[in-house]
Amino acid sequence: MNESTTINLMGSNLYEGVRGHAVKILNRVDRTDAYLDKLLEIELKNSNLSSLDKALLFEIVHGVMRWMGRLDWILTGFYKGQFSKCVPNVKNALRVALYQILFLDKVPDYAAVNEAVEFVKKLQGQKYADLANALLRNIIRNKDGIRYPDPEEDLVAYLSAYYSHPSWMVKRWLARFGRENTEKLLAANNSKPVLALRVNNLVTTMEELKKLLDEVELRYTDSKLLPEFIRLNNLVNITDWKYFKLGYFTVQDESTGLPVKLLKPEPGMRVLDLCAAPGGKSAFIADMMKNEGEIVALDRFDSRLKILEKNLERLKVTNVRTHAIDALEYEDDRLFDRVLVDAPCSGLGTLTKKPDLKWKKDLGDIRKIVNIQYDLLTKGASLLKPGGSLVYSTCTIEPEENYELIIKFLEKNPDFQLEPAGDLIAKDYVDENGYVRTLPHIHGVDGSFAAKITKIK
Ligand SMILES: C[S@@+](CC[C@H](N)C(=O)[O-])C[C@H]1O[C@@H](n2cnc3c(N)ncnc32)[C@H](O)[C@@H]1O
Repeated sequence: MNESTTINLMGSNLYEGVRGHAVKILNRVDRTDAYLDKLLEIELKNSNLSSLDKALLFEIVHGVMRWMGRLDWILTGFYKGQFSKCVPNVKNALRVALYQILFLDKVPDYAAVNEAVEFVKKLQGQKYADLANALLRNIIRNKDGIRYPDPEEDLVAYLSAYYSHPSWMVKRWLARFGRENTEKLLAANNSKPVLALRVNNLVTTMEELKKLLDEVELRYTDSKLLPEFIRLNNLVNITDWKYFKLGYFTVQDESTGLPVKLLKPEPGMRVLDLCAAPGGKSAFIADMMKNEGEIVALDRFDSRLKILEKNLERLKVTNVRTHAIDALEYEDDRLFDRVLVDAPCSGLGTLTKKPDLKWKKDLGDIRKIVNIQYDLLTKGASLLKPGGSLVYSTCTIEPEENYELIIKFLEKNPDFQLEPAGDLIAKDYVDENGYVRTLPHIHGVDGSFAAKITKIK
């Protein structure tokens, strides 16, 4: 065995058990550009944890990310020295332990502390273990008297710490929504995500899907947004179910169905999906087209298109042609009846599912992505037939990435006009200007936006 294998083996042994894996993932979220979902997926694939432990690992890493602002506020208050400068292993072990103490009833406080202390001792030695032990026990003793910034003195600091969001986000939402609605939005972002399914009418019907769910006693509720969707009442590992593998349904947020309904693709049409992977919307478009006509699905990443192809195969979609290409470089001799530009975006509407985005994104990211979004919109519009329609959609609630961009486009392109969404989408999800928009605290789904424009001539 050479030296590097020894170190490697030691490395993998050190991060044992659910908490060990959790700290390893959180260290990587801190240190790299990688997103939580991807890191968790890799870790789960390479671990031999039981399914119960995998569920606990999922819960802990998402919980720590969701509540990191509040956890760090408390740890900073109790830590002697600068908590932000603490060794990553210790910092994340403390976050994991405190999350369990404050938010998980099923783990007794003493167990959370002991696990963290043993772990820190193994990785960083006795001195840090003693520190972790004293700190966590002190917090437990004072758990009911934790003080947050005074909202009368500094509302942004209070909301940031209490609701665990970065202050730049809180500031811009306060200016837009006011205090009451901002608090509701922050609280909604911190809630656990809803698990929603879209029935695949290419394979089955909603009636049959409900019957199958009844047979395995999975409870569900009808979607308020769209008849093709239902919500499961509990978070379960539904992708292991036989009928998922048979393509009876997809797992996707209800808000993702709205842009497709707005696009109104019909059998026999030619449709361009400019930013298609992993294919949630392409599959719904194919379903509405009854697999008749053609969908051209582009994505700049071949690896993501492979996932789309696998998804579409499972769903028995047969009318999609894929191209791995930067959409800005795509050319076609024939124009399209419909174009969907489901643009890459900051994703700030999806914080229930992706809490790490809160800490990974900043204002600069929004400013940067707006130019790409505008170019993609312009490219999509150039490939549209006269009389054809384009839907531009995102999963963010930020105006620069949404309606501001549409207004700018329409000002510069008089051959296009806005089609108000009210004829196709229920009025609860359409704003006063005819845009589709959902907000987590109002509609109970991801925040999203969609606008439809038509080429007049
Ligand atoms: C919001 S996601 C699309 C989600 C997809 N429409 C669905 O419903 O599953 C945005 C996608 O755009 C792709 N993308 C980003 N820039 C692109 C570009 N210049 N050309 C083509 N695809 C791009 C990303 O790789 C990503 O897969």
